[in-house]
Amino acid sequence: MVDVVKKGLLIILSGPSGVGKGTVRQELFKDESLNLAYSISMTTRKPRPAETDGVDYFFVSEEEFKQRIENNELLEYAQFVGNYYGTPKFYVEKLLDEGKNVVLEIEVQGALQVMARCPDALTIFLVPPSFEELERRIRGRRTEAEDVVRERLDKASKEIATKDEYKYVVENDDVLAAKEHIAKIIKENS
Ligand SMILES: Nc1nc2c(ncn2[C@@H]2O[C@H](COP(=O)(O)OP(=O)(O)O)[C@@H](O)[C@H]2O)c(=O)[nH]1
Ligand SMILES: Nc1ncnc2c1ncn2[C@@H]1O[C@H](COP(=O)(O)OP(=O)(O)O)[C@@H](O)[C@H]1O
Repeated sequence: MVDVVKKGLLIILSGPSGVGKGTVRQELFKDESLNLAYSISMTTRKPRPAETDGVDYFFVSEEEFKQRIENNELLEYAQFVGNYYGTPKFYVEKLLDEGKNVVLEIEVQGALQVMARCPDALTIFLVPPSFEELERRIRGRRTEAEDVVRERLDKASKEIATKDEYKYVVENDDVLAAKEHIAKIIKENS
């Protein structure tokens, strides 16, 4: 008998900068029953002190990024507050074929591109309990200069306005509650 592996789910996790996508994702990945794999994005942003190339992102020059676009190697890409971000296609396809549920943690413009190409994708938008709390979180992280924080907050209101394009909207008030909510959604759709 031939072993046919059921293709995994493509999961898009979006939400404004600082809402807690990375934090909630780390909790989700502790739950092995969810069978998750993370799609490592490519970016022209400079690495933060705690970030590692090939783990958090593939950090590349603008020239290299444009070459990847040219070669049609990206599933989607977008510019976000002065930098390029994109999803390498090859690993996503390979992981889905292996039956993994693949998580793309991406911003709204890229998410809309994936929704158009993959209508079956499970799309989740994380919202903060309030805009004031979002501001507290993004500033509290201390990873961006003040002008970049302002640009990201300005972008955040526009991004939150698109939340109804997503199949699910989840509030990240408490990290573990948000993790549980998303885990339930993934299980219902697996
Ligand atoms: N379109 C797209 N957006 C991405 C990708 N990777 C990350 N992003 C998004 O780009 C935005 C900025 O990311 P980053 O500079 O790491 O800031 P952070 O998400 O606030 O830690 C966030 O909304 C990310 O989810 C990608 O491959 N494609
Ligand atoms: N539910 C929460 N309550 C309080 N602080 C949170 C919560 N979720 C995340 N944070 C904090 O907010 C900041 C931004 O979270 P992060 O995961 O980096 O966001 P994102 O990946 O969406 O940019 C971090 O300092 C993180 O510890």
